[in-house]
Amino acid sequence: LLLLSIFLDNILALYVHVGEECFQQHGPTLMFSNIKYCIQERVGLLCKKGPEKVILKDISGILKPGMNAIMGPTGSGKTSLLDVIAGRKDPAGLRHGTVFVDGRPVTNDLRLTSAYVVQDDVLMGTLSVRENLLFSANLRLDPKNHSSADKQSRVENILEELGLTECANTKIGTDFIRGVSGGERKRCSIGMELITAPSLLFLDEPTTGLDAYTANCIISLLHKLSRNGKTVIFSIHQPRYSIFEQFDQLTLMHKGDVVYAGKADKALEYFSLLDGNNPLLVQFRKSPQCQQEFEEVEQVCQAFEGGLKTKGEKVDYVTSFFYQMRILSHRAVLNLLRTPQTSYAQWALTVFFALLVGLIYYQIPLTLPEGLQNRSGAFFFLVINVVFSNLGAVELFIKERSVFIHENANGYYRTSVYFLSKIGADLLPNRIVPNIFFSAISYYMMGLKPAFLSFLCFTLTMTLTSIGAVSVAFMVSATVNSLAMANLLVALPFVIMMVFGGFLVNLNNMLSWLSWLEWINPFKNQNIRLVLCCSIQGEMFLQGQGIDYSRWGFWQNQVALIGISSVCLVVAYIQLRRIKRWK
Ligand SMILES: Nc1ncnc2c1ncn2[C@@H]1O[C@H](COP(=O)(O)OP(=O)(O)OP(=O)(O)O)[C@@H](O)[C@H]1O
Repeated sequence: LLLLSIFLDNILALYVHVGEECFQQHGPTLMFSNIKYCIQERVGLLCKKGPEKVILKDISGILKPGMNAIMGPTGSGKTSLLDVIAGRKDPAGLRHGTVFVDGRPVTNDLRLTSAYVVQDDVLMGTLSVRENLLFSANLRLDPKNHSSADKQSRVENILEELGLTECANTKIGTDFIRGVSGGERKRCSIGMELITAPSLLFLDEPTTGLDAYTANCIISLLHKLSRNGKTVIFSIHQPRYSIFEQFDQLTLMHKGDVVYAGKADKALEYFSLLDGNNPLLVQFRKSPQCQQEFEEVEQVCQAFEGGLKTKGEKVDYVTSFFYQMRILSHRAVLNLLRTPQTSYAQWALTVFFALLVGLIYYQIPLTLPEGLQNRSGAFFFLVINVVFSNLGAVELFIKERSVFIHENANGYYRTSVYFLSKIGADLLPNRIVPNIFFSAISYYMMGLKPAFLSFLCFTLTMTLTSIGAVSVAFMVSATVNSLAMANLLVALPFVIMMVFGGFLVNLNNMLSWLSWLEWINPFKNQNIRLVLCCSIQGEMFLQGQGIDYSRWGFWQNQVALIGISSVCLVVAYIQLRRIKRWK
């Protein structure tokens, strides 16, 4: 009897082993119940609210450990279903429905505890594959539980597991740098998510844009991961048979409905037995497998009835503000050093214009009236230069927008940390230091007041004017997502401010009701013209223009410039926070 029981045990174990296709470890089971998702259509030129479009129609299903493919024709709702169950879709459109993981309802916090690989890889192109993975490890693994060596070894393991060892030190690639191949990029994106060892992995069309061989490699990799304790759920468009063969479960969508859900290898048989006179959906709803699935989902729902709307525990960042600041500043500096083209251009422009203005107004004579006229013209030219040469700052938040949205939505770092690290890495090397050089070259070439204090006043004003202009550009950059739009929005106020800057229109005599503009206008830094006061005529000139050239008059203007910059930077930060993280 004993021998017989051992024999039966072995047979049973073998059966389970073969039946589950060598699962070494089981991932979680995900259920979704009665999901209805709508979008508000906008019509007409004024984008008035139109009718609601239902894109997921009361659908339920079970996604089991292994490879779960969501398929369907274009526009059928594959990506929407994936996004809703992964907690990535705007909850405003969710009319009702619940997602359960291992029988427990989950909220949008699932997005911080699961992994989601987006369709368009969002990686920092200037960093190598290894550096990108380390970035993810540094920000997403709790430093209290994971030492630096631990993070390093996790990165090395992932590199090996994903077959990325050979290209580990190759940069991902940017417009200027030729980087890794498409397949390596995709594997690196998957690796970024595997760092936290999540048991649930969502992927939006992981094979789109890849050749047949690479697509096969990616699916084989996912298959391998699914056998090691991960539930892999992905949307996919027209897979080849060799890819389809590797799916365990298939959910087939059509116009927002599920028309098949079950084992992938039974799908062909199921469809071949269908009655051609009845719609697919009706036949699926009547099928025993659908009934069984509904019952299973219903049981789980009933167990949590009443508690379905409970909010999950708030998931916080695993790293502190200052730690995130260190990691992000390091990346921002690396980025700057590895794409020096923009900085080179900024420096070249600075030196060129400093020399140009210096040569045009070289050692301005003190004779009247040309002395005053030339000085006045020189300051106008200087301010135009300082303001317009910083227009390039509008790309700051636009260029990396998708990377920021992805990383921030996935809980890598706080918005404030990203904002401060970007501003810091841009202001100092690209604005403040070049501006000091610009001021020094132009000031001494023009032969203005020799007193060093006057030069310091001049440099301070020029620098604050530059920061004021850059802050306006940052504010626009955080508000819009297209460079063309940003250029338009930033150039327009600058031109208007230039007109009312006190150089072209004397606001005291004409349009005095607009005199308040001076306090929100980076051009209105008449205090530079304090340097004009090289003689009694200079002071008279300023007096004639209604400019307060006292010490307080000078600081008043500096405070106004600091005010402009602060307000614009605060608005830029608020705008960054308001960027939609939902899909
Ligand atoms: N945020 C949104 N705003 C407007 N329409 C949306 C939005 N999200 C989804 N839709 C619409 O819902 C429908 C389903 O979109 P979804 O992206 O889920 O389809 P899909 O099956 O993944 O298609 P594809 O294979 O082409 O990516 C489409 O008609 C799409 O236009």
